Formats: sequence, structure tokens, C-alpha cells
Amino acid sequence: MLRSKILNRIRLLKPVIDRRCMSSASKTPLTLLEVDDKSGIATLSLNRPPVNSLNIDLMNSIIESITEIEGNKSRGLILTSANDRVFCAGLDLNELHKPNQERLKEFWAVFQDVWLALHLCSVPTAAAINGHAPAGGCLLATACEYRVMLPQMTIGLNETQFGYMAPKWVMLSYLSVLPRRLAERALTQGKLFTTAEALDVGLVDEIAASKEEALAKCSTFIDSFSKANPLARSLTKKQIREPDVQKLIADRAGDLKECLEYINSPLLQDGLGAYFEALKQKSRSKAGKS
Ligand SMILES: CCCCCCCCCCCC/C=C/CC(=O)SCCNC(=O)CCNC(=O)[C@H](O)C(C)(C)COP(=O)(O)OP(=O)(O)OC[C@H]1O[C@@H](n2cnc3c(N)ncnc32)[C@H](O)[C@@H]1OP(=O)(O)O
Repeated sequence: MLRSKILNRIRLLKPVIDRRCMSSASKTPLTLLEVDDKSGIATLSLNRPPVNSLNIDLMNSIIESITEIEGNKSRGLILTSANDRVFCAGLDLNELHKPNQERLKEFWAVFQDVWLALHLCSVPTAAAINGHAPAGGCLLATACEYRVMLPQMTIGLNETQFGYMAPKWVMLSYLSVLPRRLAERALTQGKLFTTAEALDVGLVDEIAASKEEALAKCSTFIDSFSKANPLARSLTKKQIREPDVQKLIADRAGDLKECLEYINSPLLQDGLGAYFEALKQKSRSKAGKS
């Protein structure tokens, strides 16, 4: 009786995921999903060149993969990147800059969904961060239960550097990993931590010399739950994460409204435009040099 009450409660917590089709003009899968026959661990690789920036299609593809992993009895999920330089560059700035309003609404709702799906994933989750992970990339990593990162990369919620304040629930994700004082300072500075700094403050759990080693360390973390009952483990995780998740679920429409107003404000659009242009300029001059 108690168990079914808890299960119903957890079901209510789960995001309602509208299974929109995974569309891709290039016909390349935006995520690659591999389940190891021996270990039963699923590896989900982000595969949207050049930098795995999160547009609607990539986020839907991540959600569909998580749903599949939960359904196929995988023992755990490792999130990584098919790109060996960038784990995920965060939200696709094309979706935020001069946005089409209807698309922006859908985009924000899917952004909420992807965080909820990963944050509440029923199997153990670990991120093998094999490249840079700014902003939304850091959010994906912090939604996982464990993080292993390669050297000489950067990670952090750097929103204030390009003129945005991270949404409340994004900040909560950071606060679940970092001590409050440190999180406040890093969020207000828009700090990008190097791998060594991230390990030092506890933003990542381990450093690995190669992607293979990172995947192996993530597998070891997932194996550490071998003696725990999977249902009990998953319910415990969800109970612990419930307060943060409820803050978003209780007012998804309010969050959407607030964010849309904020994103559309001329000051923020100008700041974002300048930031995006500087990124493109940097990329052009890099290409010119090579
Ligand atoms: C009043 C209260 C209201 C409260 C409400 C609050 C709500 C606020 C809502 C605001 C939302 C804010 C949330 C934001 C979260 C985000 O995730 S925003 C995205 C932030 N991302 C970044 O800042 C990363 C930027 N990119 C980089 O730093 C680098 O690209 C890299 C380190 C990831 C990789 O470097 P490198 O390998 O050298 O590649 P580049 O040459 O820089 O880039 C290649 C190519 O990709 C394009 N690109 C890079 N990042 C993005 C991106 N995020 N989106 C789209 N495109 C991107 C870059 O321009 C290059 O393209 P071109 O070669 O120029 O075509």
C-alpha cells in the first residue's frame, strides 16, 4: 500500500514527455545509444556537430534515449560526447537569439523536460565529460549522479558572462553539487572551472586521462550499486531530488513566462547578439589560421 502510494507520487513527479519525432535534416542520429551486453550499461553519446549545442531536436533525442534506457532494463546510463573536444556547448544560441516566439516556447518546454528526464532517471547516471561543458552542458553533467572529466577542459554555469541569469532550477542543480557560498560566487562570476579546479571544488568527482578511462570510471561508479535493490535505489534518489524538481514542476508555466520575458528583453538580446558574434568571429579567425 505504502509502496504503491510512493510509486504514484513518483509518477506524478515524472515529466510528461511529448514524444515528438526526432527530426534531423542531415539524417545523422543526434544521439548514439549503445548498450554493453556484458555489463548492461548504456552509453548515450551526444552527436550534433560542431559543438553539441542543445536545440529542440537534440534535446528530444536525449529524452527518447533516456526513455528507451529506462525501458530496456539497462543497469546504468553514461552520458558522453561523440566529439572529443566538446561535451556540450549548452543551449543552441540560435534558439535564443532573435527567436521565433512559438518555437521559443517549445524550446523552453523541451529544455525543462530534458533536465527533468535526466535528473529523475531511474537508473544510476554518470557523465564522462570528454570535452568542454559550459552552461547547459554543465547542467546536463550536474543532473547526473557522478562526473568524470578529462584534463584541460572547462565546465561551469557561465550565463552571467553573456548577460543572462541562470533560471532558478538551473541554479538548484549547481547547488546540489557545490557548497552554497561557492555556488553563489561561481554563478555571479559566470565562472568556467578548469578540470583541476572543478575536481578541487567537487564539481567533478574524478579526472581521467582518456575517454576510455572516463567511461571505465563511470562504469565502476554504476557497479557500486550492485548490492542495492534497483527499485529501492531509484525511489530513494527521487525522494532526495523531489524538493528541487517540485520547484520547477509546480510552476512550469510561470517559469516559461518569466524566461520568455527575460530572453526577449532588448538588453539581453543585444548582449547575446554581441556574444554570439564574438564566438563566430573567433571561429572564423581560427579557420583563417589553419
Ligand atoms: C527577472 C527574472 C527572470 C528569471 C528568468 C531567468 C531565465 C533566463 C533564461 C536565460 C537562458 C540562459 C540559459 C543559458 C544556458 C546556455 O546553455 S546558453 C549557451 C552558452 N554556451 C556557451 O557560452 C558556449 C559557447 N561556446 C564556446 O565557448 C565554444 O564554442 C566551445 C568551448 C564550446 C568550443 O570551442 P571550439 O571547439 O573552439 O569551437 P568554436 O570555434 O568556438 O565553435 C564552433 C562553432 O560552434 C558555434 N557555437 C559554439 N557554441 C554555440 C552555442 N552554444 N550555440 C550555437 N552555436 C555555437 C560557434 O559559433 C562556431 O560556429 P561557426 O563556426 O561560427 O559557424
